[in-house]
Amino acid sequence: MYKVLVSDPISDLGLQQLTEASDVEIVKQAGLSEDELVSIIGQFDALLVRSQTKVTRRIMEAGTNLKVIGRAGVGVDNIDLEAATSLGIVVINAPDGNTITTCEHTFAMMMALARHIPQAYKKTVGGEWDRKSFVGVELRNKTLGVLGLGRIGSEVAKRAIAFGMKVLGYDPFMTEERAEKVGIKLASVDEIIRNADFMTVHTPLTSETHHMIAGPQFEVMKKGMRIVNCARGGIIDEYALVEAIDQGIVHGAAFDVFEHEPPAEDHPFLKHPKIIVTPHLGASTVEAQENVAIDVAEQVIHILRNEPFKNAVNMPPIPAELLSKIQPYFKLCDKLGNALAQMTDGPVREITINYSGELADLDTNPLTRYVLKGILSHHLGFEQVNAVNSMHLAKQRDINIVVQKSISTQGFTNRITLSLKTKDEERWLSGSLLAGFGERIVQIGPYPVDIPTEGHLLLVSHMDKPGIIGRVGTLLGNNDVNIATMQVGRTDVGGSAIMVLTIDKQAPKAVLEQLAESPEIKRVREVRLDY
Ligand SMILES: NC(=O)C1=CN([C@@H]2O[C@H](COP(=O)(O)OP(=O)(O)OC[C@H]3O[C@@H](n4cnc5c(N)ncnc54)[C@H](O)[C@@H]3O)[C@@H](O)[C@H]2O)C=CC1
Ligand SMILES: O=C(O)C(=O)COP(=O)(O)O
Repeated sequence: MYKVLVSDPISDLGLQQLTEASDVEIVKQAGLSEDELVSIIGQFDALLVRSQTKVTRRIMEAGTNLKVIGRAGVGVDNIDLEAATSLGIVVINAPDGNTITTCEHTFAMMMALARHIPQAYKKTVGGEWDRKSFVGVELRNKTLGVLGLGRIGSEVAKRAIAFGMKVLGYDPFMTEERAEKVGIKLASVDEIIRNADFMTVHTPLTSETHHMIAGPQFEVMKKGMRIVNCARGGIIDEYALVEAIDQGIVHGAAFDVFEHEPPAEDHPFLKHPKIIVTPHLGASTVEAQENVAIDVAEQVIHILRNEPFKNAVNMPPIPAELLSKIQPYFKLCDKLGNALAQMTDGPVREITINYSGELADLDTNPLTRYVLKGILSHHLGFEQVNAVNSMHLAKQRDINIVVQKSISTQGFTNRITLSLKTKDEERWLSGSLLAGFGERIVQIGPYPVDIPTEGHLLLVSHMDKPGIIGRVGTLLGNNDVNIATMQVGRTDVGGSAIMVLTIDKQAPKAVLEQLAESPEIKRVREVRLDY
């Protein structure tokens, strides 16, 4: 049974897939402190949050069973991603479900700002009939500057154009062609702050975007600008903004987000007549909350059940088309890596992976993560390593990773060859995914073999001499170890050979030692692939 903790308010309807799953138990407990989370997180396999729960390294380290953190929304700045990656915890988000809702909130804020709606409401319900103080401006023919033209920024731009606004946009990843299609004129941040009448920000909060609008930008800003922030507190310097409003540079501002949420009682925005605020409501509609909860629930289930998933924030995305081609190889890569690690002694120094045949033209990065997972989990334990942190762990250990591609497959349609160099030795093997037969090891060192990647294997390197095979069989049989299959590979008659046996259960250590004592037997190695 998988246990899932929901620590922020998330739509019940959206979580239905999880609540109805027979292998999932959900616990809902919002408003927990860090200490409280630390004390209970150890029982859970998954944690679902919105923006309120701050998921710190301390919480993750205490989450010894934690496999996935699901963010029902876009921003993951409340989750320590580096810690999650190093601990092998998958972080997923739901980036599409609240785009329109947040875009509409941005527009509502922009219009409220243009027409002083909150201020006018306050006076009217207070008994005053003040029409003079609240003369607004039209959006039509005004210039809107949009910083960040991702999902939300682009939707805001489209609606602004429908309102008759001219849109200037800045986003390092937006091309001229795509901007032109929407009707956005690309400009620099400097051009935008010097020319826009309204400006709205839609970037994530990063070290680059932190205070991207601050003192120096206000100094050269077009006088009378109105500014909206429905993205993240901290993109605009709050104190510099108040100063710019008080100096008459900025006409007014509408903020849904704060550098610290909730803001302190004496935060200058809260009493300022020209600043309107909402309590991080951008994503708060019935529709968006259902959408994001459905997305997150679906992915969390996949991850818990070890099925493929999308939108991992701490793992590069795999396009759907590529995923369908390479996903069948995930298990093969993992098992090959693990088998090779079990065959090789000493601390790992270098891993060379050769992808050939139909794999040679594909982006094989995700496969490399599974190879590394297989190798490193032998050394670090299965609980510690997964496809999210395997690359990170390898780099942390200064393991050199060499990836090669080649066309030649020696008769196979696909072939993956791994070579593992340790401080003491170098060994290699190849595997292939055979249509109708599944994952196979097809070569161990110089010896061609054909072994399924499962169960218990016994590898016996020996001299190619009569009698040895019989001796091995007798010894195993006398010790109640049943041989399921046996293959022998040799380089040349009378030379080196390898015997690969699949056995039904683990062979006793004493039997392996006894085998190794035989002068014609050079090495005996048991490889377990039954995980
Ligand atoms: N107020 C609320 O309740 C909500 C807030 N958000 C926030 O809105 C923001 C935007 O969300 P989406 O559009 O879904 O994200 P997105 O990832 O689709 O778009 C962000 C864009 O910002 C751009 N960007 C990054 N650095 C930049 C820089 N230095 N200058 C200009 N552009 C830069 C990126 O290239 C990207 O295109 C995020 O911060 C998200 O957390 C999202 C949903 C609800
Ligand atoms: O999705 C986002 O980035 C948001 O900011 C929404 O936050 P929330 O889920 O409403 O706490």
